[in-house]
Amino acid sequence: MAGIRLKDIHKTYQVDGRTFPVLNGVDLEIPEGKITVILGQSGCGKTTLLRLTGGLESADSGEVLWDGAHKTAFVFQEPRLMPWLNVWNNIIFGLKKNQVDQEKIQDIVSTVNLSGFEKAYPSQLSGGMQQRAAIARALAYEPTFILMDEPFAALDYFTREQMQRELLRVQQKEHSSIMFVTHSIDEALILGDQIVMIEKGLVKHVYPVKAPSRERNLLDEEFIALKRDIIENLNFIN
Ligand SMILES: Nc1ncnc2c1ncn2[C@@H]1O[C@H](COP(=O)(O)OP(=O)(O)OP(=O)(O)O)[C@@H](O)[C@H]1O
Repeated sequence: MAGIRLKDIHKTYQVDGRTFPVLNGVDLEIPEGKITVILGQSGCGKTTLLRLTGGLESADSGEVLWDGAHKTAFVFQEPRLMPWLNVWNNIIFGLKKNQVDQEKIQDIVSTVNLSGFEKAYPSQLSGGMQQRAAIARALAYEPTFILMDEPFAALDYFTREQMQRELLRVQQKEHSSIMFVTHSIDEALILGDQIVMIEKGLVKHVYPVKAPSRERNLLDEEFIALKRDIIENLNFIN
């Protein structure tokens, strides 16, 4: 499998001299060219898993195995744009001067529907537009994997739906490999090629989703049944 393999990942945090186990032996395969959604309740360890996968943190034990050379880009809940740079300069911020291919960047700007806003500053953009600029910045870096940590959580319902559709369009165009953290079951069902349910620091279940993402209707029986299965499995009541 080309992609990422997580093997028996353990992670604890120390707070005030006390030890808190967060990940308790995570085994997972994350294929390339697909969207893997990490789903679970608040505090179950989703962000920690994403940060460990991307090398922002290290595990106490276990291995993160990448298939070949890799480049990762992150998109967080907040767009984290530089307020003093316009959209264009934010997008090319992480690139060396000789890496800036004007035509390619223009193409990315158009892919995320920001054509005409290249010279706008973050304060002149809506939340959704800012997040699109953050996605464009990630794409400009030409990553082998994009790691996204609840990137749409701060957006209103309508903008969030629109952003999900746009992300699918971008992913299909670029064949991007994405690890996407969310605690929204609907978002997982709309985006995921595989949905990984995390509970108590372990992979509780992996749901493959066969239906092509552009044809998904969450009101179809298949998705209602899958949602019910996920809800029952999540043990909300316990
Ligand atoms: N740097 C840290 N130091 C100490 N504890 C931490 C640290 N980062 C995370 N934790 C703890 O680890 C646990 C898992 O946190 P994590 O952010 O991975 O969960 P999550 O599933 O992403 O939650 P949410 O959906 O609320 O963002 C939490 O109990 C949190 O308090």
